[in-house]
Amino acid sequence: MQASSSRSVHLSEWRKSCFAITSGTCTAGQKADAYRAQILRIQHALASSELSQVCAARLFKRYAEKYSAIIDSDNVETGLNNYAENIFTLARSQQTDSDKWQSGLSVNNVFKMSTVQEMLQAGKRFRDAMLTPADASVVIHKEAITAGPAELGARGGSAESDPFPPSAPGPDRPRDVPGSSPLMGPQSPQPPVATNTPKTCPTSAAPFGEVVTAQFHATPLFGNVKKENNRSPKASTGLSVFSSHQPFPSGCGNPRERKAGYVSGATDAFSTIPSQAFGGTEDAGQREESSLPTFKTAREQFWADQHKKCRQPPRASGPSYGGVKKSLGASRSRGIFGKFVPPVPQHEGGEPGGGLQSKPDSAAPAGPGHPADERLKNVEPKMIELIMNEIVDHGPPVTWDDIAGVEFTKATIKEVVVWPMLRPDIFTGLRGPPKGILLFGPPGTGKTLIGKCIASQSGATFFSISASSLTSKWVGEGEKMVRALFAVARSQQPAVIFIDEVDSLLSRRGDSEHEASRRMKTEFLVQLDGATTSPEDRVLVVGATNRPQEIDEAARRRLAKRLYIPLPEAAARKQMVTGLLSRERSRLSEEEVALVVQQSAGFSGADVTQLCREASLGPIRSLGAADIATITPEQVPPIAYVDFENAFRTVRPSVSPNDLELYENWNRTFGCGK
Ligand SMILES: Nc1ncnc2c1ncn2[C@@H]1O[C@H](COP(=O)(O)OP(=O)(O)OP(=O)(O)O)[C@@H](O)[C@H]1O
Repeated sequence: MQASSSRSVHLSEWRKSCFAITSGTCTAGQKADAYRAQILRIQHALASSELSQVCAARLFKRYAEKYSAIIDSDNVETGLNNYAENIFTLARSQQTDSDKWQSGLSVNNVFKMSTVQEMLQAGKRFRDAMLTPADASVVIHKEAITAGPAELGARGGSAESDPFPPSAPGPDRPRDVPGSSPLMGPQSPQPPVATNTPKTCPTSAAPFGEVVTAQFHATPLFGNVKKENNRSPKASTGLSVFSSHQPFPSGCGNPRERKAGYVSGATDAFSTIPSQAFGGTEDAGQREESSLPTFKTAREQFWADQHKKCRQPPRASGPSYGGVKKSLGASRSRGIFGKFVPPVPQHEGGEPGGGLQSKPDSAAPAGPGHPADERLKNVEPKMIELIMNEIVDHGPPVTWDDIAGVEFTKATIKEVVVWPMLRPDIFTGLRGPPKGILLFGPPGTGKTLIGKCIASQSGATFFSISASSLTSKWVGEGEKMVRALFAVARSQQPAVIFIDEVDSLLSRRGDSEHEASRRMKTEFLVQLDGATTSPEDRVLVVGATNRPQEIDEAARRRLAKRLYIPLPEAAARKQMVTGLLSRERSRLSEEEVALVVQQSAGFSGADVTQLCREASLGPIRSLGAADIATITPEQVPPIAYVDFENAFRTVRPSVSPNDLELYENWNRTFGCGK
């Protein structure tokens, strides 16, 4: 009870210290500074044993996820690409002379910055969205509050092992600054402003006694908790985290020593902390520490994971195009500003399809922070992440049998695209696959389905994007996005880039055309041409359109295989109707199914699906509201022919005969079908 109330008090304090990363009024630099400030605060709290190690690690992770945009920015001014390094540097030092830390910020000055103050203020408005109670807890050692330095020595925070004994003040010894600890000053009503002299290590309290979870009334972080002993860094349990020899080596030694300490010991300061480091601290969360994931930035994780995957044996090239299944097509509903999802699974063997697919052609990485693949080295990590999250489709695999009809098209695609992707060694030279194909025809005839099927059956990563989103969603960034898309696809080959509504990207160029859109189109044609690719690259562009006549001749030429996807014929409609009904209870006779097929002439595949959905609601509509509330699924009456009769009254074909004629004319002129 007491613990939970302490926790919530503490949580609310942390929330107060949140800052408004989403604020439109703050510059990227301000956000980066505020982020650094926040990290300093956690560091200091950890070093002072005011925050448990588990809690701190969680906060770091949470903040890293939340503020990944600034962490992973390449901008040296505002980005925190070296964040992982800096965080460990900070863990060792509150000074600014580290060669790892370029910002010049320290706990001594960061809270004085007006931008930080502004951000902290702004953060109050966002506090509710920041942390869940599970994210924060605080452990304060009773001795931290009551014990003096003498008692500490007697209890095991022994004076001998203290590298900074009170009796031997020196340049490297942290000074006592009673009442003015930047983070713990009891009388600090404002964000703490350090008065420490340079070379001051974070102060701490006794570690080895009974631990109580106490209320945390800091304003904004560590106020109101009276700590009488804040002089011995050794005494802090948290300090031993950073080195087995020195509790705070880099903060109190010279930068070179700190660097050495970093290299040798800081691979993951937080996940490798021995539990003894926490002395008598019995925070339940600390027992979980061994299972804590190593903290890495999204970018580091990305390359580390790439590295692991590249070591996997290449996928066997089976003779059957159906041999390799890949997860495709999960919802792409997450917006750009949706919850951060790392581009790769956080853990080894993480979610399937949750990140970059294992590809035999992925180049070996150069190491964390360096692009694994030369092809990606000029691509912004942000864009890679966006592409992997928004454009790569991780839905269920689609088989050829899932696509009713279009037999000729399916056979052509297998021959021209799928087999060459599976057996690039055989399909070389003249037999090599085209760089792009065009699927055209009325809406709802299965073009997207075919695109997914190609990717599934060739074991390719499926990148699915609508051209209109390229032109609208990434206004001004379209050209860059196209380049990034192809680069990521090449790094993930074999890959299929499916571009829906390709006409809006490749329509004829006109005088009134916007410069950005013209540049994007040119970039697309360059990429499609393979100017930047090698002949061995297995990246196929599948364009889909309902308006093939609007496509630029230059683009038309590059989409060498142009396949007409017509309205489904009777046999295809029958396959669809029986397939859909087989998943429900129905009692249509063969003759009744034939009638449905006959009456649905002129329907697209999507129309047929809609017809069946509508018919399936018939039995439900025949029930009263009371019945719906109580009956079991088995008691729902089966779908009958009468339900289709009713459905035909509301579902009409979506394609007009005039439109059909246009497609057929275009097919006769430019199509590659029979
Ligand atoms: N040939 C088909 N076989 C099976 N289902 C089909 C077929 N054609 C369409 N469908 C159904 O219609 C839905 C829509 O199909 P799809 O999105 O592939 O059409 P599309 O041609 O890409 O449409 P649009 O041009 O409007 O993007 C599919 O999810 C599927 O349920």
